[in-house]
Amino acid sequence: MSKKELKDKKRVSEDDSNVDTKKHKSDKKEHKVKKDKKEKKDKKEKKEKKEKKEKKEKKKEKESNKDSKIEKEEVKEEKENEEENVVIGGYQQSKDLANVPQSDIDSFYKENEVSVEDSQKYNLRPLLSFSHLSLKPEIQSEISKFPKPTPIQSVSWPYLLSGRDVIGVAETGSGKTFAFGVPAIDQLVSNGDAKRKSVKVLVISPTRELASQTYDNLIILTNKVGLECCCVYGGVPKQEQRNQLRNSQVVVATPGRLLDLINEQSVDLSQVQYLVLDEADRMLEKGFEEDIKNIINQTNSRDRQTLMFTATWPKEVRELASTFMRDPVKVSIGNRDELSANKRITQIVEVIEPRQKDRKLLELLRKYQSGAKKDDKVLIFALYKKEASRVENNLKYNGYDVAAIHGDLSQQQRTSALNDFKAGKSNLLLATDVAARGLDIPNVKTVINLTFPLTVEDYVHRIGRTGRAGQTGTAHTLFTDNEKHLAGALVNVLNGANQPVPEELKKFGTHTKRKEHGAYGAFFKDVDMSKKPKKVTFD
Ligand SMILES: Nc1ncnc2c1ncn2[C@@H]1O[C@H](COP(=O)(O)OP(=O)(O)OP(=O)(O)O)[C@@H](O)[C@H]1O
Repeated sequence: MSKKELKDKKRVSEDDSNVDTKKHKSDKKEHKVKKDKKEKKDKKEKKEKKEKKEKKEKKKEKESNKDSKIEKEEVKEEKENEEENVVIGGYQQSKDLANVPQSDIDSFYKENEVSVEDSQKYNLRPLLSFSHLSLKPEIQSEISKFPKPTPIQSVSWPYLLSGRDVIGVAETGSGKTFAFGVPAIDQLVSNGDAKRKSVKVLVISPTRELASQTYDNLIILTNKVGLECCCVYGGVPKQEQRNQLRNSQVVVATPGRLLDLINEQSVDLSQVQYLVLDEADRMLEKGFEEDIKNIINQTNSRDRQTLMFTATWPKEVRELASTFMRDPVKVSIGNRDELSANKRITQIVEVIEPRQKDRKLLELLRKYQSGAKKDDKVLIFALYKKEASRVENNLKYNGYDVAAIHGDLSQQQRTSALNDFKAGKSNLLLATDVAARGLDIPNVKTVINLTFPLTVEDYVHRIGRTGRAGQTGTAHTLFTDNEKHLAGALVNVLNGANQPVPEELKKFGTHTKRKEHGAYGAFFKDVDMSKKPKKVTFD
């Protein structure tokens, strides 16, 4: 081998070795990069996993801890991020509802004068059809007998199913019973432990008749899903109620009898998840306030969803209501911040002398119940049972077949009078304010207020016995000097419903005083005003 060849070989070999070294170096480097990358990736995955786990735990904790406002805010933010896939608590917005154009939602709000006050701004869309909600099939089939949800149902159901406390204010006869009843029972079934025999849903009603009617509505639903429902009110024996309470998950009750049964330890309310005050403003008035507090204290506030439904929501009760509720959503239909009546009711107000009442009543009955109208149902309101008894006798004397509901009658007489009137066996019913709220009597064409009630809220409820579920009706009111302190508030209600205001009524001025009645001044002197509504008028 020549020197040159040797040199070349050496160089090649050096080159090779250089290449090897370089290759080795580069392999090493590559390996290191790969290793680093893998480590980085592992680290990242680990971190992501940890974050995901933490987030999941946090979310779970947040959802279970309804007390914290900040955490609720965060749940709400997450809800917004999930955009169309709105899932909160037991509520999942359907795809169909998510696809409804916003303009349709806006028109719905506008047409129905919907207002939703929610400090947490959940902004849940109203259900425009029953198909926008997936309830238990048995419940869905029951309510699908109606063409679509009423506005209070449309707006309140998503909030109720998402677990929020709700104040629902909507006109008389607008389907509030199912507004609170359907989500209560549907959720009870979803929760899985519904079969356990303890009271889970408690509805409190101001009168025996209303409690009984609400029970009739709810038992249709509970029967379908295999739950037990019972009704507890005074004036009837207790033993059967005691037995039923032991087996019922859903209870409708009047406050007096319920407290009785609580005191003798026949009922345990510690498992109540869903508490409804129906006719909530009435339940929070002086006569009921203490009873309601005592009942609510028996429930466990942490696990309780609290609902208040009514057609009238006076400012006086709002503060007390808030002490029983947790950051409620207030849903109102039809501009209800001002006291307002159902606009499908024609309201006629006549100012007369008190002594003209009896003659005037006979005249009105001839007007509203003769000729083609002879079978029309007419409901007459008196103020107190003494007046009711006297008028009942007077009508009978004049040949009218009148049924009556007032506190001087036994519960059996009250029930049968109401049932006959509901069924159309009698078409004239005389009642005190015991029948003013909530009673859903088919086809009442006319309400006559023989004596004006103690408050204008009661007036709105009384006349609401007609014009229900989309129908029309007439309310004819006799107004005297004795009620002049309520004239201003009545004028506002008439104006609010575009009804004529008689000049004689305007003459009384616009001053409004609450809870007094000139015609019964002497009677009032003997009575403790704070207790009277409960003792005299209601259950
Ligand atoms: N979605 C619906 N569509 C049509 N009618 C309905 C619907 N839901 C309930 N109703 C009917 O409307 C009527 C009035 O309902 P409900 O008694 O619940 O009224 P309300 O709002 O509670 O009245 P009130 O303020 O006088 O207590 C009932 O006969 C009920 O069956």
